[in-house]
Amino acid sequence: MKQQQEVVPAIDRIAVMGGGAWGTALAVTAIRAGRQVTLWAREPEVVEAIRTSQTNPVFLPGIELPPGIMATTDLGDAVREADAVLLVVPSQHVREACQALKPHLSPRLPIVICAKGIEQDTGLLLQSVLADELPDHPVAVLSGPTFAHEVAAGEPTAVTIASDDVPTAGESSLAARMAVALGTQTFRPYVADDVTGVEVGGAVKNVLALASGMASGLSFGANTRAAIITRGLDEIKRLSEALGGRRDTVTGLSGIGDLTLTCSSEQSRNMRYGMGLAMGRSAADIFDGRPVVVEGVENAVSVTDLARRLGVEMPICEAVRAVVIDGMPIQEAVATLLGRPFKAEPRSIDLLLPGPSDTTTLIMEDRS
Ligand SMILES: NC(=O)c1ccc[n+]([C@@H]2O[C@H](COP(=O)([O-])OP(=O)(O)OC[C@H]3O[C@@H](n4cnc5c(N)ncnc54)[C@H](O)[C@@H]3O)[C@@H](O)[C@H]2O)c1
Ligand SMILES: O=P(O)(O)OC[C@H](O)CO
Repeated sequence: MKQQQEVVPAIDRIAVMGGGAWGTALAVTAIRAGRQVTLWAREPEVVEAIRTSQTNPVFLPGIELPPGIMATTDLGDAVREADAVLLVVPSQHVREACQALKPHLSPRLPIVICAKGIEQDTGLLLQSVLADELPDHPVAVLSGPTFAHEVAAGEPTAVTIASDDVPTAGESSLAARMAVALGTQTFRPYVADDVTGVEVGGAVKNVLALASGMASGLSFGANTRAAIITRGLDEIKRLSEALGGRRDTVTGLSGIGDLTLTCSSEQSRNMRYGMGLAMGRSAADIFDGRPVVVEGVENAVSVTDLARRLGVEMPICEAVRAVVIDGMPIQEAVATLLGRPFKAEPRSIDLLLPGPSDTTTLIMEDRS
């Protein structure tokens, strides 16, 4: 009888750079998919806890990690044998992380960006940060609606993995190979090639989740949330298209999928932060003094700077920036947003709308 051979994907050994909530959840996912996993964390106590008690109480409390995750604070050790690196540090630290990785990488080792954001100082998407710092390495982006706790708990989740390399005869794209390496019965990757569209969705939804949180904190209900999600999606679409992203990517997991998730659940740190601000809580108080990544704050600047430069209108993101960066009272930001002239939907249709002098000024009811 012919013996069945186990098919080992070309990407078998995975290094995860970042021992936060998402890095740990992805390490768990890769182990479940049968990969060998080494996780690098900055914090020795995270490495110690993973090694000794198979937990990460600092960033992923309440989750028992499966056996097999090797953890280290030595980056060289983490990536030496790897077939691919998952880069899971906050977006504003991706450049620094690439610089730290560079001396340890073997030639053309694939890197998967798992952070969501746009670099503030440069306005660059993270794929461009990698092109600057690690130009010879193939890059993919993993994004979509994924709360780390739910992924680590094994709840069914779907993600997008995108890469724009052209598959050669006999070899699939990097995104497809990563999908095979990470996919399980409960973690289902969809493969894409619009890296820009996928990245823009992930970055902008962080800012829009702050808006949704603020609306909740003001006790606005489902109508307001639906308006933020729908009009926010239009902002994602406009920025994405201006950067060369594909129109239909916004309807996928990295667009409407992640936007809906993050704008609808208090599991989102961005949403919780926006809620807290609207309820008059201080930034330090919202997360009980813990250092928590709220990508939407820095991305409110990077997204709107980029949009202004490209001439793309993003009124909700601008309103969020006015609040979290310029200190505008939230009620005033809401009134400004709602006081704009009425618009057509979709924008491409030519409707005869009243001119600015006919526009009714909307008075916000004071709910403070
Ligand atoms: N938590 C989630 O549910 C989730 C899901 C999808 C994507 N993401 C994205 O993943 C990224 C990381 O988020 P997280 O949830 O893991 O954050 P986290 O707060 O749980 O952990 C952040 C991690 O980054 C590390 N870090 C911070 N600054 C660093 C630096 N300069 N160099 C190296 N490491 C550094 C910290 O030590 C920590 O391990 C963010 O871009 C986030 O948007 C998070
Ligand atoms: O907690 P947030 O707001 O950073 O969102 C986490 C993930 O990006 C959701 O997909």
